[in-house]
Amino acid sequence: MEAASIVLFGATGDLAMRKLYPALFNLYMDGKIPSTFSVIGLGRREWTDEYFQSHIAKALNAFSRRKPDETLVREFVQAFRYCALDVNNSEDYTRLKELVVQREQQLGLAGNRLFYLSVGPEFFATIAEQLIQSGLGETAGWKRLVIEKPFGRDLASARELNEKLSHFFSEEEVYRIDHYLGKPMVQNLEVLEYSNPVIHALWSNRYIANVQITAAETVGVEERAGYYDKTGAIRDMFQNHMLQLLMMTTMHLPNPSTPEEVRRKKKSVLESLRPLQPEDIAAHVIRGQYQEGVIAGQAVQGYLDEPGIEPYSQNDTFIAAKLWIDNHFWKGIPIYIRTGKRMQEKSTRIVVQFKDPMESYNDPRHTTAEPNLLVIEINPNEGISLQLNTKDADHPGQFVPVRANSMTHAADMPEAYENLIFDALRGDATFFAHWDEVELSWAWVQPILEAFEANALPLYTYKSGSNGPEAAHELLGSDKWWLDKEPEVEAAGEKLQEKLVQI
Ligand SMILES: NC(=O)C1=CN([C@@H]2O[C@H](COP(=O)(O)OP(=O)(O)OC[C@H]3O[C@@H](n4cnc5c(N)ncnc54)[C@H](OP(=O)(O)O)[C@@H]3O)[C@@H](O)[C@H]2O)C=CC1
Ligand SMILES: O=C1O[C@H](COP(=O)(O)O)[C@@H](O)[C@H](O)[C@H]1O
Repeated sequence: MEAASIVLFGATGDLAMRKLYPALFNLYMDGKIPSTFSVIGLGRREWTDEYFQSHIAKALNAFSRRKPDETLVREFVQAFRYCALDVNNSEDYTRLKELVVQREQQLGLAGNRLFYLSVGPEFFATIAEQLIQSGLGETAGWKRLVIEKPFGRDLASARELNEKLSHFFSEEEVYRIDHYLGKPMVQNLEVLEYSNPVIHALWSNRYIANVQITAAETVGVEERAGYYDKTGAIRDMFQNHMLQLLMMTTMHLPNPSTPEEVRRKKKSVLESLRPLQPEDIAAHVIRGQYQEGVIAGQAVQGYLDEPGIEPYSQNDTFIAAKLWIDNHFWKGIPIYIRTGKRMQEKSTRIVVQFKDPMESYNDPRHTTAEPNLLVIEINPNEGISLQLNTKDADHPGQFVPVRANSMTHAADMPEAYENLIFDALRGDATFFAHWDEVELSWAWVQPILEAFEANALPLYTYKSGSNGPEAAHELLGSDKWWLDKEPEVEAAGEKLQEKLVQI
């Protein structure tokens, strides 16, 4: 990998502290970034280099997935310098340029520059423009712009932002982070399909009955009320992470494939996604908002009682949708997607339900088979399991499901940001969100945003600690969401009843 300078906007912020410094440190420990590198951190706060370096050391102690070795940390932070800068002030960019060039000369770097924008999206266009006008974009090496989500808040604003950025950086130079694409198991999906003939052969509507993609969280809105109450689950999770998971699961790639091929195939999935007409939305989309409840034995408050939330907020903290991909591979197969906060457990997973085994096993005595399920666990654990049927030794003529499992604890794997920063430094854009995908995703959700804004859909409530509103289960008709655990309150209630019977 070529040595580079990282110019980090938002270096004093939360994301940098919790994710970016630990990711860089882990890459450093694994020898995945060159031993000579430069990071220049930016923010309005008047920090010294020493203060900045001690801030990073503290962040590593608090948030690194591996216990940091003190000597390595001391070595690592030597690469960091701080420069106070207001994104709107052009003179600050002149000082920044001097520092970048000075560090490049000191360290013998060839002028490759990665500009990482870990700041609010309202600053993206201004920063891109200032980088070019200040001459920071003119360099003997490459230049790349890494930007965080959200990329717009609807189709029109995303297009406007992209138009502005495109004056200063080409599409090949823009790396839009969607951290779900950095998760090891998501990066593994492509390999899983084409390196396993067993899966590859079954990966279509011929054998699959439905695909279910879930991202359930137990956390609530936390300290992000100001952002979340204007964003909701649809913009925060669905338009980006969930549709990316859908594309990654359903695209069919040739082997081997290029980043360009991945991009083309993902785009083609979204182009085949059946658009929702306003009159169809209610039958395909369920929105919900959490009420008080119990999670991990703790009582938690409802969304409307969270600090900073508007008292009559109609914001969605849950969304479930039924989608159809009208292409040769997936026509006729429903894809179910749901995501929500304050749900029963933290689980991001993909479940592929195969067609009814009785269709192929035509013996009327055998009536009890469960469907085959391929389960891909993404977070917090990573793993793959396959549910198969075997003969039930105790009940002649019946089947029992068995699971073949492989599980890894996610803490042992590289974090999403490690993978993504590594790829951005190498110039591999495979696991970044390309403009085509972002635009098509916004285009698909736009009628739903409008229906939400017009209050044209019911807003169902659900208890914290549950699996979402009942309507999200009804959405599936005769299908069901697989692997949901019993809500705690009900489970506790059931136990109580059992006890009473025994007494
Ligand atoms: N935190 C998270 O978990 C996630 C965050 N994101 C995205 O990452 C980005 C950063 O988020 P986060 O770190 O949480 O935000 P914070 O509010 O914690 O940090 C914002 C950063 O922006 C800097 N900043 C604000 N205004 C200016 C300005 N006028 N000039 C220069 N710097 C400025 C602040 O520095 P200072 O105060 O010193 O000026 C600070 O470093 C956002 O786009 C967010 O949506 C995405 C996914 C998850
Ligand atoms: O982007 C976001 O993702 C997190 C969930 O990420 P995960 O890696 O823990 O699954 C979510 O909590 C947050 O609201 C959203 O902005």
